[in-house]
Amino acid sequence: MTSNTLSSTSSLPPTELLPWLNAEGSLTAILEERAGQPLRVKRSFEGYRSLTLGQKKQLGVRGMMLNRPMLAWVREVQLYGNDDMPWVQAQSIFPLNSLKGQSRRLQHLKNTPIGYVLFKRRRTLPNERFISHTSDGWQRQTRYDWHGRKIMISETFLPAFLSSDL
Ligand SMILES: C=C(O[C@@H]1C=C(C(=O)O)C=C[C@H]1O)C(=O)O
Repeated sequence: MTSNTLSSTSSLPPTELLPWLNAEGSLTAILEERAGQPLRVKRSFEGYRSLTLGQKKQLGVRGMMLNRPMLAWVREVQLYGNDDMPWVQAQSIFPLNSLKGQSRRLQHLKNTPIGYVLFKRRRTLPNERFISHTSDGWQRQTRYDWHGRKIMISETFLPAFLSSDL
């Protein structure tokens, strides 16, 4: 169901973060459980963007398609638990072919967490996960297979999350 890859970093994630980096299913659900209240979503960007070569590769694009421009719907948010500093910085990439039919509502979520839609009917989804350390914090990048389409969701755990009592 899931294969986790840890980037070749010399440092390992803090032990208390491992269950969060490796959690299956909706991150929204377990963040809300930890916060004891609904997650607050603050959008910093939402719209169409042309994917970089790296993003296309992460989505599993291969061959000639890699050299062609590829448009996707991108959403960038900060997720707040129960204090005034954001806990998670997230970017979600939906290639246009994943936004057909019912999935089009993913472009009109406003401040509803994606997890409410993605995991509405299924507790977990097939996925492949990459964990790495970035300048903003430890990040998990998950390529979900959702109704046979690939979507990419990156979540970075920010310092305020680490200083909350995990
Ligand atoms: C993908 C999920 O949704 C969460 C909510 C997001 C949003 O609303 O933009 C983005 C990333 C996730 O942390 C989830 O709950 O696992």
